[in-house]
Amino acid sequence: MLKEFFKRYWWTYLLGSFFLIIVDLLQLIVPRVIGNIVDALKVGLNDISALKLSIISIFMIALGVFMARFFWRILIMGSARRFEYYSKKILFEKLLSLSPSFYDKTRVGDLMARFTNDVRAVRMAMGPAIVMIVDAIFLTSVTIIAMGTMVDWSLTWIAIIPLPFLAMVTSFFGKMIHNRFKSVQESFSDLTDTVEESVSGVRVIKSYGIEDLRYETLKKKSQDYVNKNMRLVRVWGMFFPLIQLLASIGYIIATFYGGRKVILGEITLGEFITFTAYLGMLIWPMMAIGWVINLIQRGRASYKRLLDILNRESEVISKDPVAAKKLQGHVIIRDLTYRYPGSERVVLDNISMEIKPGTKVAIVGTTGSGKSTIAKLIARLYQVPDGKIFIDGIDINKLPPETVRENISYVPQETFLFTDTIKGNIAFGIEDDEEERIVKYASVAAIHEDIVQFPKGYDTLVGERGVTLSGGQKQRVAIARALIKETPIVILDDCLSAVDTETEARILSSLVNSTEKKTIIIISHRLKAVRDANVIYVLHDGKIVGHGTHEELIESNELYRRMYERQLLEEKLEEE
Ligand SMILES: Nc1ncnc2c1ncn2[C@@H]1O[C@H](COP(=O)(O)OP(=O)(O)OP(=O)(O)O)[C@@H](O)[C@H]1O
Repeated sequence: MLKEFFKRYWWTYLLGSFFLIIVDLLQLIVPRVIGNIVDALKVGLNDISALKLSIISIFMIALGVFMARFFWRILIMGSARRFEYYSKKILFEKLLSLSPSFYDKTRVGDLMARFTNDVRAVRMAMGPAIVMIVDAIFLTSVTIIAMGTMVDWSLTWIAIIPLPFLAMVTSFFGKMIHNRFKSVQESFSDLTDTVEESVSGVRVIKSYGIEDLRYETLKKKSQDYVNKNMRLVRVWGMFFPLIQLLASIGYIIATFYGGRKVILGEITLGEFITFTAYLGMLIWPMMAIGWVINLIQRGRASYKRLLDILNRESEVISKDPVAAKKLQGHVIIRDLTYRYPGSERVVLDNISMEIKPGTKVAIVGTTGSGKSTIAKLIARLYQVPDGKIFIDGIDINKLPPETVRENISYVPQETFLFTDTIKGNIAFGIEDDEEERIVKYASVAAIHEDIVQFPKGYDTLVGERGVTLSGGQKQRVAIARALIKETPIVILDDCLSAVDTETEARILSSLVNSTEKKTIIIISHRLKAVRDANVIYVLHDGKIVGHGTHEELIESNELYRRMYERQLLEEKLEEE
């Protein structure tokens, strides 16, 4: 990633460093001009125009410094910001390309930390650290040379003795400040998490009457945040006075030996003043050496963490992909035994099924029996071994991702809507947002009537800043979003659980009747809603324990009959 970036933007660093060096050189002139004025005044300067000339030259230098500073900042810091954008972009592209198994194993918080803290650490190493390196190397050497050649070498060597200690102290404190700052940040996010959780879970807190307990937790976390901040304030409090102390030792030495040399007539007063000004100019590059060590170390560690994500490969790969095409929707699963990546547990045990194009197939069974896993594998969210799942006779491993996306609509168990209008959420999977098509599929998903009841209709905002949809409404919006893609295969993974049985059955029958023949795979806990499916597969503990029509299964399958009777009984009890 860095290589490609530098290949494109190396010139900004080169030009930026050039301006930085100009600033450093121009800054060196001012103490010299002042020193000359002092010497001239001392010997009785009576020409005011010479003084004016010196003042004009100082002003011109300041103007030059102003411009050169502006340019290096834009060039170097600007490139570091550009890197931030570039790295976040490719990181995000990578995240979109990775398969669900990656997300099964990665915490969202960890990814967010890489997006924020790690990218920032690398940016710091590519912006401020570069400036510090240039300053540390160039400003230090030219200032020391200027001190030695323009004033006196022996005085220079003595006066700079305390300066390396400045770099050591800065490096030491820099590390300490970083560690303490990190723990302040952790404490802060812990505190905000608690506040956020308490606010969003306020109803649960109140219903359990645990307000006092929550208050105590919050008080403890606030106190911890204050304590950690105090630890940070203490190091900052020590750091700058210590730097000043070390710097003033340099001044004491310079004043003692320099003053002596002025008295003995070895250097002039003006040279002495120039010398002390140069000494002051060395403090910053010395501190820069200390900081830069930490910045580079942190940048390197963070860069490794970014590469760790960028070097991941999606676990779902298409070998010798066939050309993308429109599928009919004939799904065959042959002797499929499946374990999730990194897990030893057999989730599907020797499964075989055939789903003919244009039919409605239901998968039912006990919880955790592997129903959703079958849906996810057909939708190619996880990699399966070769020769196990075929669509239209093509091994699913040969189907390119775009063919899968264009031919399969998968509605997962958990509904997720974006902070957008209802219209935007439904039209999400398609390029255009034709009003008519949106209304058509909202009607199929039995959500149109609900939407027109809202004051802003389809333009109603969903999410925190908009209306709160009920669980069932959210599910139906998600179904409309999947249907609008008009794919030959639709997989509904128990995505109607928050809708009543009648509405579920209505949605399913309007889906069957709505458009051209689709292959519909539906996973449901409610057997009544899928009674009319062409084939129903019954799963238990990863195995298919029966299949057939509803009537056939009632006759022949013990598990299915028991599940169905229990549901009828529950329904009856609810009615009473
Ligand atoms: N990403 C995953 N990694 C590892 N194991 C998983 C993963 N997802 C599901 N499982 C395991 O696979 C088994 C089958 O899960 P699956 O979600 O397919 O069941 P299900 O029949 O759909 O259940 P339910 O009806 O409760 O939704 C479960 O034991 C579950 O713990």
